[in-house]
Amino acid sequence: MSNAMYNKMWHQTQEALNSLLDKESQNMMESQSNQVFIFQMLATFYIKYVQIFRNLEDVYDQIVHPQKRILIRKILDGVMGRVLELKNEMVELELTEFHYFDDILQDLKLAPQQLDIPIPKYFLKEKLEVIKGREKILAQILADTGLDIPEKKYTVKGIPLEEAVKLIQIAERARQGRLRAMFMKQIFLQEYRAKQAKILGEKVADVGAAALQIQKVWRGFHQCKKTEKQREEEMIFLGMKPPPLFNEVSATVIQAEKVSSLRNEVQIKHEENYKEALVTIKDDLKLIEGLDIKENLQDQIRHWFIECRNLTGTFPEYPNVEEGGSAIIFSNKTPQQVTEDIIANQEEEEKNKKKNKKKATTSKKPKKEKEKKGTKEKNKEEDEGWKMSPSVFLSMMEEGNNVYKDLWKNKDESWNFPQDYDPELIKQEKRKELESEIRVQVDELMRQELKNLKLAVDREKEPPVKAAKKKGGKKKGKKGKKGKRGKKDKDLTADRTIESLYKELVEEGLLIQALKVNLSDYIGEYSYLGTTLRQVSIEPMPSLLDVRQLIALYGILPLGSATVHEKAPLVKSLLLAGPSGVGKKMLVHAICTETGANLFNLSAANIAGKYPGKNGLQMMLHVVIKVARELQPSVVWIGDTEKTFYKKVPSAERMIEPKRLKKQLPKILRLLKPDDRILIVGTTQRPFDAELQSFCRVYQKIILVPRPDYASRLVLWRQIIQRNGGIITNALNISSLAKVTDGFTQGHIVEVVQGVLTDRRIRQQTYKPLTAAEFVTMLTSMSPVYQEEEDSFKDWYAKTPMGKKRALALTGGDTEKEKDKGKKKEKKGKKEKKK
Ligand SMILES: Nc1ncnc2c1ncn2[C@@H]1O[C@H](COP(=O)(O)OP(=O)(O)OP(=O)(O)O)[C@@H](O)[C@H]1O
Repeated sequence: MSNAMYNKMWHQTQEALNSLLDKESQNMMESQSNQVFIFQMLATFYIKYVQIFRNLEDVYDQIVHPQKRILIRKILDGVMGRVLELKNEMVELELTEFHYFDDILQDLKLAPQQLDIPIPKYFLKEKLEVIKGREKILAQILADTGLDIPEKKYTVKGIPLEEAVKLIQIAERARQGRLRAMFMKQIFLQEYRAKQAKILGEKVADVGAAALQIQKVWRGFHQCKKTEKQREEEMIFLGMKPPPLFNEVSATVIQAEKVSSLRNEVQIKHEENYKEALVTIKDDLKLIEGLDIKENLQDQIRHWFIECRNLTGTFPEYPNVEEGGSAIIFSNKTPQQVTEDIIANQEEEEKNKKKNKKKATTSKKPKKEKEKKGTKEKNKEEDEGWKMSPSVFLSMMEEGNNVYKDLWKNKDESWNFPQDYDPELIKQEKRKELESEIRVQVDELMRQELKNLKLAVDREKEPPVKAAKKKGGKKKGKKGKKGKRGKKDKDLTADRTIESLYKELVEEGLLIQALKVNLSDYIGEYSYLGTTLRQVSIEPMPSLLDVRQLIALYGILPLGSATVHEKAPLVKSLLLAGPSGVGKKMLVHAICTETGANLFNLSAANIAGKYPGKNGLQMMLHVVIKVARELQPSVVWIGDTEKTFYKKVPSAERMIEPKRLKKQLPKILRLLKPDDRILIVGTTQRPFDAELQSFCRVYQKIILVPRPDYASRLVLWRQIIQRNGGIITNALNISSLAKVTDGFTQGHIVEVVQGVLTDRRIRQQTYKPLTAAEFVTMLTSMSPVYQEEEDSFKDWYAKTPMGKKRALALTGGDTEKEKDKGKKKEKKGKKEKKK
């Protein structure tokens, strides 16, 4: 697409964002009490923000104007954060991680695909070189240590010469045998035909009857083909089958891809030009306008000296550096206002000092009062109903939106066809920068001038230098703080470089190479009946794509964007629980691939015997967290994490000390700050074996990964067969296959498909199409996930804090609340009557 198209898209998206921000600001004020209404409102906002997010992501990826990109990036981060905030609100309201929007989607005329959370391409693009470099180093270390030997399916074994000769002989004899058999067959057929000719030769050949026979066969065959074709066309016409070139990538799409990669090149070029221009334009401005600015400033300040003296009889005090120098005087204020301000400030400071003293003497009382106030406020909130919690990202988006309206909305860009940087905007920005730089120099000069003036005119002595004292005092304070901090986080490896620690972790097998899988490779289908089922009080099973969305929201977006991680509701740890083969590990690898994160493996089996002892363990965790923090984003994966929290360690596993990490994990979580982009992900097949309390304390978010439902199995079978080289024909009834494989997981499906589709079978497909029976035969030896197992996961989840809360809300909680409300209303009514 063209520059004009992307610009148009941006303007449209900004319009949509603008109206959404207006609605949000209205809603912030109102309080609501109807839960259904609140959820509908939140969900609508969420869906609309996701649409804006999708468009902005596209625009940011393709627009080539460097200054527009800076603004779009800011808004994009804001929108991402807001989406996360709204999700958090919905979770707190509904007490479940999964939400279904099918009814709202219908109202908004959107397809479920439009709810997919996009993964901004800038996550990887901006760090491409760093990631590649790191991958190279990792591969090098693995090669040096011999840890990189890939798992080979078929190991090649050498065989003795005699055996090899025998094998070749067997193959050669078989070939000769086949040839001989073919000759014999031909001879036999020749003889047979000759015999037949002899028998028939006696009869008189009826040419007419023969022609009729041939015609009959040909017409039958011809009509058969024709009917088949007509049936196919009818199916396509009815929409029961896709048209023949439906799955083919069209030439236009290929062309579009080429254009977008070209645009990326232009983007990089414009970015470089812009960075150069920032330096050159500033230098030019300094040369051309620097002197003028300096003289203007000096004149202004001199004028202020004289005005002040004329009005007050004395020369003013020059604002010191910390206050901002002369800049504060000329922020649209008259000199008198400034002096009044200074006097007012001094008075306020004195008042504050007095107040603080009073507070210090009566420090015990306010605590209780505060507590009381707190409870009162809570009660008030409950009475008033639900209100949207304050947002960090709204102001960020509004700021961006205002800049858009002021600068870009009505900007005439007819001169800027290639969409390169706008020098005028840089000049405006740099002029301000230059002015503040020059102002510092001018302030120095003018301070001296004022001193001289005071000496000459008022014959004043030099005032004591306050600033210097203040500075000294502050510095001391800061030093004290730093000292304390230093003591707290002792660096056990201060003498070592990050590179050496990185190498050590790779050699120990704690830092591993993430598999290259994208989140989009996690196949599944949407759940189309979520809301309908909930309306009839049936809790729907989440679909695979719901899980995928949660991974994008909780794992990928915060890890990819530093701003989002810092300000959005923080998720430090994530638990993926589900039966074997539902793709838990795949999701962990996908998080790493999409964000370019390092992957640390702290599974109980992997750390067994490494860094022994208490000190060793501390050292290991210190090194892991240090490297993870320095080379962020990072994912710390704990596979089979229930082992770390075993209620009772099985005797067979006692040797590997599975519970080593148990006490350390909460400590690590406490150490992680919002600016550390580190995510702890645990995966488990048997969460019920773990001690619930400590388990749930460590894992902030718990995601149950379900086995695939019918719709998901249908797409899984189709896509996995195609990915492995299979061709889907009418002979392969995928629907029945999906139906009879209820209970089997993705892992089973992958295994079966890979087992059936050998190289030989793939080659045979042209004359022997695939059938469902082939796959089913292989499945018979595998055991599916039984209903009981699935129920045990559900039961376990109901015992987690979130599950408990939801159960309470669904059964007793709601009715109790309503009763309370009813009572309150009655009381109110009585009071009013009395009045
Ligand atoms: N939604 C999916 N789409 C495509 N492939 C999938 C999907 N889910 C899982 N797979 C594939 O299934 C196989 C098993 O997945 P994985 O090992 O991640 O499961 P797991 O839940 O971690 O299993 P376990 O609990 O036994 O360790 C992998 O080859 C993975 O690529």
